[in-house]
Amino acid sequence: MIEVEGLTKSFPGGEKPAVDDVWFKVQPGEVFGLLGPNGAGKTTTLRMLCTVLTPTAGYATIAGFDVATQGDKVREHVGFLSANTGVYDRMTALEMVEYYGRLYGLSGGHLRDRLDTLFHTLQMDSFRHILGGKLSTGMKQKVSIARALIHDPPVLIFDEPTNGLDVLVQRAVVQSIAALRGQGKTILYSTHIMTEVTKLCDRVAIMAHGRIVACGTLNELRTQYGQDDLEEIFFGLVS
Ligand SMILES: Nc1ncnc2c1ncn2[C@@H]1O[C@H](COP(=O)(O)OP(=O)(O)OP(=O)(O)O)[C@@H](O)[C@H]1O
Repeated sequence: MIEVEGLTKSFPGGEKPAVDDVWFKVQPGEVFGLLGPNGAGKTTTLRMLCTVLTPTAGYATIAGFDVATQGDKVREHVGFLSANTGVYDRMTALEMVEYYGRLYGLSGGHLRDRLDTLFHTLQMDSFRHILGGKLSTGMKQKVSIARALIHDPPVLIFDEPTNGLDVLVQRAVVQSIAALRGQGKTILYSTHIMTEVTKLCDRVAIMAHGRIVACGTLNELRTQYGQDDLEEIFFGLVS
């Protein structure tokens, strides 16, 4: 579960907070979408939840652990994936995911089983032994997903994971995330691609200028704003 209460982040010299008093909860088995234009504060919110940034004010927990004071525990329980997560050129796909597994303390048969399961379910077996430098963008993104999942965390945070991917890989990524929801994972998903939101998200929060300006299921938002087209609702709220 993810719980966020009044989370705020100000950067030195910033006129207004980049994230300003944000509240939401995400339950196990739910995909919660964070939707907003460039600069809305999505990445800053996700970085605070992954312990990369320290909040200026407010409180957040991941699987019950406080992001400000229990960083190690939070990192054990969360998998984070961004659009530009790096893949090392000189390691094969398998070596790379295995390396991250070891960093998370996995070893022996347990690590091998996790690798086999992930490579199979993400359809990565055909490029297990190909060096990172020779992988396509889509293959690299699958390696990054496997890397975020290797320690089987209950909470997953995806920051625009399909950026730059062709429609086939984009579809495969969205399907993988839907399958993870089916396994009961708690998933926070930031994007500005509306079709992904309608396909994947159980609830969505629309962010603008650091604040949440609307939050609910897609049907709740449609009813509240008297508009069927989510894109129209989005433009009305953020422009
Ligand atoms: N390290 C930083 N130092 C100063 N300002 C920052 C820093 N990181 C982000 N910001 C500012 O915080 C605001 C929110 O940025 P953020 O990256 O969280 O937005 P976003 O919603 O993720 O946008 P995008 O869709 O472009 O990734 C922006 O005004 C940005 O310039």
